[in-house]
Amino acid sequence: MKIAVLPGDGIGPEVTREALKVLDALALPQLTLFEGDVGGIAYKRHGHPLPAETLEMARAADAVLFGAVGDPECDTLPREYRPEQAILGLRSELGLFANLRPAAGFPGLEDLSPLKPELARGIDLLVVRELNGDVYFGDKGERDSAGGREGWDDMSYNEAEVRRIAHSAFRAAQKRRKKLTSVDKANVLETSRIWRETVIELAGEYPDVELDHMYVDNAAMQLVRSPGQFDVIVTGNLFGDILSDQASACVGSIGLLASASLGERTTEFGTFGLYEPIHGSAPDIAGQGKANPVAAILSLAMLLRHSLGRDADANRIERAVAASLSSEIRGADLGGSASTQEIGDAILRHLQAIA
Ligand SMILES: NC(=O)C1=CN([C@@H]2O[C@H](COP(=O)(O)OP(=O)(O)OC[C@H]3O[C@@H](n4cnc5c(N)ncnc54)[C@H](O)[C@@H]3O)[C@@H](O)[C@H]2O)C=CC1
Ligand SMILES: CC(C)CC(=O)C(=O)O
Ligand SMILES: [Mg+2]
Repeated sequence: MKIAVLPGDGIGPEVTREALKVLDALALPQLTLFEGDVGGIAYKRHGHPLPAETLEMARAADAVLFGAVGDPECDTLPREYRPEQAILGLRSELGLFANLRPAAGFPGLEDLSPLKPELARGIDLLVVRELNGDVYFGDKGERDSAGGREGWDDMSYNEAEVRRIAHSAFRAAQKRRKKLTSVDKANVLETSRIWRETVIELAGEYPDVELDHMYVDNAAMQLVRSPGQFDVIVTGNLFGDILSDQASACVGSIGLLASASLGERTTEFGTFGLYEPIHGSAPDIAGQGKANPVAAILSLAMLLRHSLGRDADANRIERAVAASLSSEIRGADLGGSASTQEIGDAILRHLQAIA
């Protein structure tokens, strides 16, 4: 079993270190780790945010454990050299079109959500975000206009792109509470009209799944008003990016939500994938031991489940995280004072206590 570890920038290495401690404690047989540079650190060391050797390392692995990219010192570089292009490049080069972002309330954290505790307790949803298309990957540029410099970005989805992500979402819903909400802006966007019509065409293949549609502005509102109504949400790259950060705040902190990015490639043990927290490199807290490593540790659990076929280990990690959170060892993002390392150590102790 080969895992490519790409810690990246800012808090990426800090939270990845804690995930690797957990992985080490599992003492998996025949596991080889490879570590590569990605993002701002890769630009500074190799002149490119996604060096060819990093991409090759990711391709050759069964799974990729990713931290985060983003470095304020690189913000003024031409776009192709900016750290964020590395994660976009990995997602598209590796064909990872389905980004699964589960958000569920943790017992004991209800009072830390900005929502009423009874609403926070009811959150158990999965955002299925399309990851290879939309406005992030369209042509873009700058041109002159009567109003001065004008930036433009093409937004598009074709039927094939919508069909493959919708299949992933319908199948995910079949394994959960069988309810799928497709989120778009079909009242004003052509992209969304094709999206909605394509999702509706596919619904006939999944008669056991209840499908509804919601405009993204309403979805953002419903997510804080009554999040318990959602089971699986399927949406495009941009809307999914935003709604999943919002869902994380409803649960308690962006430091809690993990993600799996999957495509069609299978490995000897499962589906090839890239696993990362939903948060970024958090330059405002980097280097201070304040980052919550839970999202990175839960991303490792998703990696074990989806790419390495190790469900029991994944369940064990998830139970250890839940136990640690309810034991009140929490970081600053959850009103506590535990450091990144102390949170990782607490999770390790719980892991060792779980058979
Ligand atoms: N997949 C990736 O690598 C992503 C990269 N980014 C990049 O990260 C950089 C920072 O972006 P932001 O918009 O500030 O988003 P961010 O997610 O890095 O941070 C947003 C806020 O949440 C806090 N936060 C994030 N993760 C946390 C954790 N684990 N524990 C405690 N608090 C945490 C941060 O301190 C900050 O106040 C940018 O360069 C951005 O482009 C942003 C999102 C995803
Ligand atoms: C570079 C961004 C598209 C990353 C991001 O915000 C995300 O994937 O959540
Ligand atoms: Mg994001």
